[in-house]
Amino acid sequence: MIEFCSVTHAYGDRAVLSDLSFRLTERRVAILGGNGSGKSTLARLLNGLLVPTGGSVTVDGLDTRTDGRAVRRKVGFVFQNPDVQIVLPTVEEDVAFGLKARKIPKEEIARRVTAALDRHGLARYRHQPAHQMSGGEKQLLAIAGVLVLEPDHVVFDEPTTLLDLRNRRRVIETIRALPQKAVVVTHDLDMVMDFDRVLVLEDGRVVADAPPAVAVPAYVERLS
Ligand SMILES: Nc1ncnc2c1ncn2[C@@H]1O[C@H](COP(=O)(O)OP(=O)(O)OP(=O)(O)O)[C@@H](O)[C@H]1O
Repeated sequence: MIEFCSVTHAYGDRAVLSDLSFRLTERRVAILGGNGSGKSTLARLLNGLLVPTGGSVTVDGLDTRTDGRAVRRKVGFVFQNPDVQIVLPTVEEDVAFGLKARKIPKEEIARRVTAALDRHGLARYRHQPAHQMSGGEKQLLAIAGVLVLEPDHVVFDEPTTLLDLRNRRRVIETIRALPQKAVVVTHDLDMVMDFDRVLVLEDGRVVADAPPAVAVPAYVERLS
């Protein structure tokens, strides 16, 4: 369970999240909100990439301020821009990177990398340079690199923005089938309709917190 307790966040003297308190216990949670409403900031607080300037964030009882490393192992994070996540020259090496860092035996790394590349439709790119892939292919690679580590929770920051229809569907199916809990920041309203819970942010505050059938129309209404 991820818990926000009176969380505020400011960049310098600019407050972007104000007094957020909630517990995320559901399998699929979406974060909606307009540009600049604080969604990415909230997402980064979920796995300790950022620590709150006020209040606390805990993941399965671990405080992101004091147990950041353990939290980052528990919570995988798929960035909006895959270029910040892709670190090694070839696709295969990139997917293997996190597993190597965890000192997993070679044979198991090979097995898990093969399975991840197959699952995400990347097998034919295995030995290719990652930087030559298209934006959408890189997005899939970044997702594969996070999921291969089998984190307990996964945070996705706008996972479908770069994707064509086919790959958007692939990512939606991947998220749907994940055994772990997922929190997804998105502008893709169709994707969230079968989620368990939707939080809507406006100016750094939660203005709706409900199942999608209630929260999505409320969000659309607020936009118009
Ligand atoms: N590192 C930073 N330093 C200063 N201000 C920042 C920083 N990161 C974000 N901000 C500001 O904080 C506010 C919230 O940004 P955030 O990226 O969390 O919003 P968002 O809802 O994810 O937006 P979008 O939908 O456009 O991606 C914005 O006004 C942004 O300019």
